[in-house]
Amino acid sequence: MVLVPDTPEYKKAQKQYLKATRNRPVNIDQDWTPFRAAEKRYKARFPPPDLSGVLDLGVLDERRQREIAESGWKGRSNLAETIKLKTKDGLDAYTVPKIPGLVILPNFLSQRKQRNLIRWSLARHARHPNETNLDTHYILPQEGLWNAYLAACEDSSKDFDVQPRASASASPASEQPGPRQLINNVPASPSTFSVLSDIPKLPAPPSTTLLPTPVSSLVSKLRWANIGWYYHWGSKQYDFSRRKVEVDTEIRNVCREAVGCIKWDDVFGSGGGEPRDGWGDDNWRTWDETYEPDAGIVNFYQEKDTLMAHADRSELNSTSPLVSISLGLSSVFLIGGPTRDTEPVPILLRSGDVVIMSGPGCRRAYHGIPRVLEGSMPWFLQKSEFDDLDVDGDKEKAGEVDDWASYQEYMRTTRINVNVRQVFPKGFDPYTLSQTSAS
Ligand SMILES: O=C(O)CCC(=O)C(=O)O
Ligand SMILES: [Fe+2]
Repeated sequence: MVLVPDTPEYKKAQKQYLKATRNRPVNIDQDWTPFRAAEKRYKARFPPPDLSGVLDLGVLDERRQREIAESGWKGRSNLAETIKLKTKDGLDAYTVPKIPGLVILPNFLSQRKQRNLIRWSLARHARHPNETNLDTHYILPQEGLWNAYLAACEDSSKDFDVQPRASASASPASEQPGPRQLINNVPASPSTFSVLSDIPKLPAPPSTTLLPTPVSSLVSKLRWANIGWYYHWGSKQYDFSRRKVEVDTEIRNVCREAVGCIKWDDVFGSGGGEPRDGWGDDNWRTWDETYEPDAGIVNFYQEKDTLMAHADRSELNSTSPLVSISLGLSSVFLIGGPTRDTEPVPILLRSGDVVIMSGPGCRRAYHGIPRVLEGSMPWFLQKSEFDDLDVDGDKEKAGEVDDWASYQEYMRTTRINVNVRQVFPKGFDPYTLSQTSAS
């Protein structure tokens, strides 16, 4: 919830702020890039950030008035930098001319679909064989951490300690001595593919200082779960020596639906000419046949988590749509240009919004999440809003209501982002390619 002046919460935040900034140099911000300055602005806890410069397309939608009023966070829709389009099904989509290839689909997912995708992210996806941030350090339960947690919620005697991978007495032999190496992330492309594939991708060493931890405490430490091709965080490259996990049809279908409903000529076309610089052979005109998601990540943000400015450039295909789905708490999303020197556009993303990043002007633009907006879980993720439904005879509704209390409690402080990419052109098999080029 937004801090209200003269309340004890406000005064506490003010005190903390004054303490934290007491010794700050006066010109601390003079060397910040425009992207860094924007991150600082929206990240600030005190005073709460002013969202009047944040593009908020949700406010244009009558159906969202309740969730917006209840959350207290609101930007502006009339920042003159958007163009409204219609999708093939007549839904509203928006582009931002400053960032060609960026498409925003506010409220693209129904409330039911959002709940299903939250379930999918936690119960079906964040588990073996998909890697999560916790797998490096813990031996996670076979049924998946979240499913073990649901069992523990129902019967607290089922909560158990998850064992760390390395025991506290193990010698940290695999850890490299000395300072952490800076990773130079070479942008992937067909011409750098072989070199990047050959870089050794050692597994990250498990921490040797962790203690056995109950399932119920570990759930809030979940930060990401891999989709499709395995991403190697140490080298910031995909590890093609590991067979990819097929992208689940549930998420593949949502992404294909989002990309398939856009009239791409309205986004990129300019009088039927040929695509200009930056486009590969594969351009928007063929996406109906060539778009095929094969990698990605599900991000789990807790209220104070941020995602620093970065460009996603590990995919060989630098123009194919990246589909980004927001669920749970709202957030401020910043997206700029090819370096941090471009002033980013701040966009308020709410549960159910979908963003597509595509084309040479957007797919590799710097972006990040400086702020998750606390207290913004929409009403329709509350069990009380749908457990008075007549569930008799409707198995789907009954299933939805059953254990939702645990989802609701988790989502009250969580934003989930499902971020799906296309590494290779459709049908391309890196194994066949390396065999062909080696012979
Ligand atoms: O959380 C988001 O909306 C963006 C996530 C993102 O940029 C990423 O996973 O690369
Ligand atoms: Fe990203």
